[in-house]
Amino acid sequence: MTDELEDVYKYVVVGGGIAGVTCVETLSALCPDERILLLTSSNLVKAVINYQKVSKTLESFDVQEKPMSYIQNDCPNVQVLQKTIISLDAKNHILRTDDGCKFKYQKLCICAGGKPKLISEDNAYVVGIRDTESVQEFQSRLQKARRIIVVGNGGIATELVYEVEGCEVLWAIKDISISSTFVDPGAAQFFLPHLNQEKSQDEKPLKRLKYTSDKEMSVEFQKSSLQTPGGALGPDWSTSLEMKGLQSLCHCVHVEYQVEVAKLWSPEELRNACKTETTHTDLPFTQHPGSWPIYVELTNGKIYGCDFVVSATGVTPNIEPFTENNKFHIASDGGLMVNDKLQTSEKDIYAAGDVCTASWDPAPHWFQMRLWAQARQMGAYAAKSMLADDSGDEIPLDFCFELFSHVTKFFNYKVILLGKYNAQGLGTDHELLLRVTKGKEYVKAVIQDGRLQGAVLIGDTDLEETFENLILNQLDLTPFKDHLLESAIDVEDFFD
Ligand SMILES: Cc1cc2nc3c(=O)[nH]c(=O)nc-3n(C[C@H](O)[C@H](O)[C@H](O)COP(=O)(O)OP(=O)(O)OC[C@H]3O[C@@H](n4cnc5c(N)ncnc54)[C@H](O)[C@@H]3O)c2cc1C
Ligand SMILES: NC(=O)C1=CN([C@@H]2O[C@H](COP(=O)(O)OP(=O)(O)OC[C@H]3O[C@@H](n4cnc5c(N)ncnc54)[C@H](OP(=O)(O)O)[C@@H]3O)[C@@H](O)[C@H]2O)C=CC1
Repeated sequence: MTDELEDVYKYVVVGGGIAGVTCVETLSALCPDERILLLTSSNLVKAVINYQKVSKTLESFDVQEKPMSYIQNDCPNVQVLQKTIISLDAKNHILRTDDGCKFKYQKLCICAGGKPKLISEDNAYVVGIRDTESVQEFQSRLQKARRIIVVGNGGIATELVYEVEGCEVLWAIKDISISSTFVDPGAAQFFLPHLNQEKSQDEKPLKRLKYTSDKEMSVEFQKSSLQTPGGALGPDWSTSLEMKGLQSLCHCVHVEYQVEVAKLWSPEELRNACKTETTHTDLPFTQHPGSWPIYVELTNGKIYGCDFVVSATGVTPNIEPFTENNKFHIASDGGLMVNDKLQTSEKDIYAAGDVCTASWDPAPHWFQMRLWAQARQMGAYAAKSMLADDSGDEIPLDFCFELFSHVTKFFNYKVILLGKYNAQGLGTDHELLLRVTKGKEYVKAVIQDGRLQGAVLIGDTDLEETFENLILNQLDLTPFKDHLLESAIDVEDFFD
């Protein structure tokens, strides 16, 4: 152990996830002669591969975990060290690590990501999913499971209930429809038939652990990940993994709508309280009364037993190591507040990705969601902003913050979300235009004052570029509105 000051760096970035890696790569490209340090808990870092710009704001890419040497090979002025930060002295610009080292920075960017926000932190039968280690833990528990309960109605829950096979799944959601973080009740209705449907052969890709690229790395990773938090998983994590339970059934999902978890019971507690498990003769579930290690009481009074609970209930930003004795402004969602330069309230400290909360007055069609693309965009923009501050240049807010856009896959459908896709913040005086072809596509346009404010595009609609342009240029659609979604019409013809 040493308490010596290790070294002084011009730029220090904390976190080997997509935000941190993009930040150091951008810094290195823009100032190849400066000393840059990346500190990260995990011994693997996230790399963006197969990057494709789908349109002005939509981007798609794959993510791979790579050894730290990958960055040093590509960016020779970046040093990468596997260290966990335990404290920050913002006044004196010093970071302390768990092995007693100290690092002095001129400018710091915190990209420490987040961790699952669990419904219970101290129950061994409640698991969260974040990194490769947690997903491995989930897989190994699932192999021995007959029934699981998934709580939450966002990205992880939506992907899990579709992928899990050989195990009964009870999906407990707060809302009136499934997948409400991403889609409206109409789109949920479109997805619903796929919940319990057996997948066709082309929906069953080769299942493998995609986040390690070779055998050697995989072993190295398993050792390290048991001790330290890794970066968040990302696109394709669920489709590339075997998620099979103990039973010989395909999909068996039952949704409990408009409920939360009222209480978690152990078998003894349940017995002592003279409560019993809900009998569910109307459900496809098999009965194993009294034989579960955990029981979940829902706010509708029903009690279900299961082998374990997956708490897919969102993300808490990883801010603890940085906040003690410092004066960061913290947002209500627990993130480090950043302005439109990604500066925190502490001098010379920036933040990007899941750890931060965008606290500037956003463009009308942009908002923050904790997603890969935003982590990448923020990492790159934070780097440019750090350099601009040094050179005294003014940089405009990056164009990517003009329009919210997300491309993903749910229930094996391509899903594209643009702008205020769920009419977020639009009040009641907006209208929705819909085009639905059962099993094929779902198109929703959100219109206010005759102008397109957002869209949900499910299936291969080929409308993304046109709709993106219509949101960005706010063209008055009043004359064409009634024909906007007619499938026989090429929307672009209106604007020629
Ligand atoms: C299961 C799952 C599936 C997802 N699927 C998608 C998807 O399909 N599409 C999508 O857009 N987004 C998806 N996301 C969200 C996306 O993965 C995140 O928004 C993104 O990865 C955040 O990147 P980040 O760099 O901010 O944080 P992270 O990836 O969490 O990286 C944080 C880094 O900081 C390090 N760190 C943390 N604390 C310390 C410390 N004290 N000292 C040093 N280092 C530290 C960690 O080791 C890690 O390397 C998914 C997330 C999860 C959990
Ligand atoms: N394909 C994709 O784009 C994917 C993206 N992700 C991202 O990964 C991160 C983690 O995913 P996930 O955990 O699903 O987070 P999300 O933020 O996507 O969803 C969390 C869900 O849990 C609900 N919730 C929160 N607290 C409770 C509670 N106490 N009881 C019941 N429900 C609750 C939320 O409801 P409410 O909003 O009403 O609070 C919301 O429906 C997110 O940033 C997500 O965007 C993950 C997987 C796939």
